[in-house]
Amino acid sequence: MDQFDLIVVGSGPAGRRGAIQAAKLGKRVLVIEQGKRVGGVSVHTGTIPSKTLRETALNLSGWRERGFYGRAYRVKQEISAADLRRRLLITLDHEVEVLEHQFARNRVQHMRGKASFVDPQTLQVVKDDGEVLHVTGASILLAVGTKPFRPDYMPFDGKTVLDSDELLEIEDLPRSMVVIGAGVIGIEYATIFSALDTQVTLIDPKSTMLDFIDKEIVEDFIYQLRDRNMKLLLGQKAEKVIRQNGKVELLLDNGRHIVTDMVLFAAGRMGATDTLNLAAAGIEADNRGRLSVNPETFATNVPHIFAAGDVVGFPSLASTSMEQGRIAARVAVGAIAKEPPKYFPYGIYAVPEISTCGLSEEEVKERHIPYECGIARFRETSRGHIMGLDTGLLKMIFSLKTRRLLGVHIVGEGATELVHIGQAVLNLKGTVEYFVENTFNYPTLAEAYKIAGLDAWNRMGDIKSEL
Ligand SMILES: Cc1cc2nc3c(=O)[nH]c(=O)nc-3n(C[C@H](O)[C@H](O)[C@H](O)COP(=O)(O)OP(=O)(O)OC[C@H]3O[C@@H](n4cnc5c(N)ncnc54)[C@H](O)[C@@H]3O)c2cc1C
Ligand SMILES: NC(=O)c1ccc[n+]([C@@H]2O[C@H](COP(=O)([O-])OP(=O)(O)OC[C@H]3O[C@@H](n4cnc5c(N)ncnc54)[C@H](O)[C@@H]3O)[C@@H](O)[C@H]2O)c1
Repeated sequence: MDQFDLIVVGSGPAGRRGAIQAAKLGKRVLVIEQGKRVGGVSVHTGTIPSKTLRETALNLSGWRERGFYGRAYRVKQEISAADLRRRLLITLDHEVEVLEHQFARNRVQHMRGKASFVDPQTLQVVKDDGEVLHVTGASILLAVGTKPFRPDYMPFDGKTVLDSDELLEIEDLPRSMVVIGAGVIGIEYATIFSALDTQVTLIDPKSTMLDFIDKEIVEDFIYQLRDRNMKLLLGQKAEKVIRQNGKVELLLDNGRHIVTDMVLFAAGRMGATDTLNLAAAGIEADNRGRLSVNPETFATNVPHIFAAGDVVGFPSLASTSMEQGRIAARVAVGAIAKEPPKYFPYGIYAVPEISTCGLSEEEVKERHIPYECGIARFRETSRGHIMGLDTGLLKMIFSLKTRRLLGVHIVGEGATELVHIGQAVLNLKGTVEYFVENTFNYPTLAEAYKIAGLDAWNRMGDIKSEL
């Protein structure tokens, strides 16, 4: 039986970073991946495909130029599902190639097959041809991620009623679409299809959405969606979903009736732990298949078994999963692992983008911190005019006592890139003076930081409040 210092189950962001980190420390590492190619949900059905689809949709539809040329403007008149898929396949091939090369360079072994526990140290791997192997590891990192939540009452057929994995395989673009679930996945896809001029209706049983984002930003975002004719049915539930003659009929709990070409069901994801035979290792998952870990070491209740990435729950991001995997691997092989800085950015690649780092205004109020906000609209920047932007908002929150930046929140073009300026100032404990005293490139959207900084400073004055 083959023995390893670390066995990693899953080759998504957490598994990949963990494996390479342990290999860099000179350890013998094996990655077991059940998928045809390495990369995980992130590369094959999640982050990379959805972001490639978004970029292709915005390019082909001419979305970014519509501020100048009007809503009817299109770069390509007839956009097909094949147009969207072509670019997707090229991007995915690049991602897999880079990852395989990283594994090879760092002498990380990888094996294709489905892993499950035989005992706390031993995993059985079932290969596609039925061959069964056993491997042992001094430590094991479970980076198995999640899969879409697919309740029995939803009549999935992969064509007209789909989950977010199946959406990548569609043959024709729908003229109308209902998205069930106004979480990050539902919102991203709803707005991407709306940019392709699909008539989109977004339904969620909750009466609010994106509750972890600053309210003012969400309100601005919702205004933009409604302004372009997207239907938002919040606080409403689809009670019946029936497939009929190539269409889908929905009956909502308030009696409303909708007929649509396609339904995307995006109501959350489940930890992919059901086939791991966790009982043989002495570990238990919760009712959503998630594992609990020590938040500093990522160790499970069994000290040599670690878990990282989406399988441990919030924030369930590729970016944070990578860091968790790296920390878990360091602890697993006995190296020092520093906790990551407190504030990480959250990026929602909707159309328009939202990105945020630090405390929201609601959180600042809850903590009773005296504060002041500074706001800039992209249309106030010269770069915004050049780009034809009439929307986009950057908001910063500062403490009146320490003058330190507490949170940065952005909705609009480039938000997911711009947020890193605010993140750096936050983690380096910078104050409003950073934005007032520093020179920013001109013309840039980053100039919005200067404008928002001055906006707050004008109201704060230049003294520390004693409140
Ligand atoms: C549509 C969508 C869009 C997203 N967009 C973003 C985004 O823009 N930014 C962002 O930061 N995050 C995004 N995410 C989240 C991101 O994809 C995840 O946070 C990330 O993939 C989690 O990484 P992971 O390493 O935990 O596992 P995953 O990427 O889920 O990979 C787990 C791997 O483990 C394998 N596996 C599972 N069980 C076994 C087993 N028993 N044996 C062998 N192999 C097994 C699976 O086949 C899979 O390849 C998105 C997710 C989705 C679904
Ligand atoms: N840009 C990004 O970083 C990004 C993009 C996509 C996904 N992700 C990650 O993927 C994870 C999963 O995203 P998600 O959007 O699937 O889940 P989610 O849990 O964020 O949202 C699910 C939504 O579905 C609704 N819902 C729940 N049960 C329902 C039901 N039975 N019927 C109808 N609606 C129901 C909920 O009210 C909620 O609004 C998230 O945690 C997110 O962090 C991140």
